[in-house]
Amino acid sequence: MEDPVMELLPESCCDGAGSVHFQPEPSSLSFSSSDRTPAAETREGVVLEPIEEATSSMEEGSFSSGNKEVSSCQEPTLPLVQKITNLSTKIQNLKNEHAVLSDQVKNISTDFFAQPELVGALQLLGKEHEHLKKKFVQQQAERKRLYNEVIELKGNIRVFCRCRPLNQAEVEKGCNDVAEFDSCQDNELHILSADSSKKPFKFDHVFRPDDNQEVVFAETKPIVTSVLDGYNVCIFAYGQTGTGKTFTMEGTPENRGVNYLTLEELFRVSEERRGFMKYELFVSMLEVYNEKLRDLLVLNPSETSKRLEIKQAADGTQEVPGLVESHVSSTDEVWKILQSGNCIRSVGSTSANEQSSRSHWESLIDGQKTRSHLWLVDLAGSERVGKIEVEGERLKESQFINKSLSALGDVISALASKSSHVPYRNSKLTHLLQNSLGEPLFPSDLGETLCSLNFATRVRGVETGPARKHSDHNELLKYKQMVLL
Ligand SMILES: Nc1ncnc2c1ncn2[C@@H]1O[C@H](COP(=O)(O)OP(=O)(O)OP(=O)(O)O)[C@@H](O)[C@H]1O
Repeated sequence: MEDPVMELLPESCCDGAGSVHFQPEPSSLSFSSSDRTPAAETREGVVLEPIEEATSSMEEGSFSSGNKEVSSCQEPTLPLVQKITNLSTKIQNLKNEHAVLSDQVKNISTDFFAQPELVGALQLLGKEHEHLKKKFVQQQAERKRLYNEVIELKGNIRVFCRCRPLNQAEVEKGCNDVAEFDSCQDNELHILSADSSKKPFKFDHVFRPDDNQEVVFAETKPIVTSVLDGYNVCIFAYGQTGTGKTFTMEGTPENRGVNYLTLEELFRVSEERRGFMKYELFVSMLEVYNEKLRDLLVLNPSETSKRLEIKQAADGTQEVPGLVESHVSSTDEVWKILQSGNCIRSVGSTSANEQSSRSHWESLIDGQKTRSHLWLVDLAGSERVGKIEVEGERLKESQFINKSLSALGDVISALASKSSHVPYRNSKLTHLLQNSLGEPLFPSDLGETLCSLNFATRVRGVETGPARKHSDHNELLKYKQMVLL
C-alpha cells in the first residue's frame, strides 16, 4: 500500500535527508547538523568537518537527528504516528540549521565590515562601477547619435520600389514586364515605353520580382533600431490594387511581411538590451475610411460608433483619445491582435489601414525615459484616384482617397521645399502621421527623392498611353505595378 505521508514530501525528504552540507567558498569545508552539540548552537554554532567525510555520509543517504541514526529507507510497515514523529524531528532540525546559517551570514557581514582593507576595496569597486556606468551612458548616447546620423544621411524619407512578378493571369494574357533592371545598380530601373525607348528611374533601392520578403525587410530593419532609440518612424506602402501592398506589409503566414518582421526585430533588440533598458510596447490598429477614424481593435460593434478624433497632447504629439492600445510582449501576441483587427476592416475598402506601435522605454542605468511611435500604413489603392467611372458610395470613397493621398503628397512636397507651412491638417492621414513625417531634419537630397516619386505618374503613362495631365496634386504619387515603401 502507498504511504500517504511519503507521497506528500519531496524525494530528498523521503530519503531521510537531515544533513545539510554547506560549502562556503573558498574554504572547502562543510557543515553537518548531525555533529551539532549544544555548544554548536551558540552564535558560532557550526561544526566544520572535512568535505569528503560529509559527502560520503550524504551518499550513504543517512542522517543524524540528535544522537539517533535514522535509515534513509523508511520501513513501509512503520506506524504512521512514528513516521510523523520522524518527519517532525527532521523539520525541527532543518529549522535549527536555518537559524545557525542565518547567524553565520550575520557574522560574515560583521567580520567583513570589521576589515578596513575589504571595505576599502568595496568602495573602490563601487566608484569604478559608477564611473563605468557614466561612461556606458555617454557611449550609448554617442552610439545613438552616430547611428541616427547615418540614417539621416541616407535620407529621412526613403523611397523603395518593389516590382512584383507577373501573376498567372498576366502571363496567360501574354503581358510583358515593362521594367528592366541594371545589373550593377540596385537603385535604378528602366521602363520600356511604348515607342521602345527606355526611361531611367532612381530610388533609394529597387527590389526585383525575385526579391523575397527578407530582402525587402533588410532595407527597413535599420530604421527599427531608431524606433527603440526614441525616434518616430512611418513606413507606408503605396500602389495600385493588386500590386502587392498588403503582401509587402502584412505578408502571409509562410511569407511574413514588413509589419511582422519589424515587430519581431523590435522584440529581438529590446531583449538584447534587457540588462540596461526596459521597453514597453503598445499596439493600436485603426482605419481611416472616408475621413473617419475607426478603431479596429474594438471588437464589439456597438462600441465602434464612438467617434474618434485626433487631439494634440500637451507635449505637441498627436493623440487619438479612446483608441485601444494593447500592451504586447511578443510578436505572436501582436499578430493575433492584428488578425482580429483585420477581420473588421471595411469589406473591400480601399481605405488606409494603419498599425501603430508605441514604445515606451526606460534606461535602467540612468533612469531616462522616452517614447516613440512607429506607424505601419497600408494605403488605399492608388488607381481609384482621379477615376470618374465610379458612382454613389464608391465615388464618395474615391474622392476621400483622392483627397487623402493628395494631402500626403502636399505634405511631403512642403517638407521637401522646407516650406514654413506644412498642411498636415488637410487630411486625417497626414494629421495622424504628423509627428512621424515632419519632426526630423530633412537632408538636402530630398528633392531627388521627390523626383523619384514623380516616377509614379510617368510609369502610369507608359502603360495606359501618354501621360495625362491631372489638375490636382496626385500626380506626385501615382504609379502602376509598383509599391513604394
Ligand atoms: N512580390 C510578390 N511576390 C509574389 N506574390 C505577390 C507579390 N506581391 C503581391 N503578390 C500577390 O499578388 C496578389 C495581390 O497582392 P496584394 O493583395 O498584396 O495587393 P494590394 O496592393 O494590397 O491590393 P489592394 O490595394 O487591393 O489591397 C496577392 O495574391 C499576393 O500574394
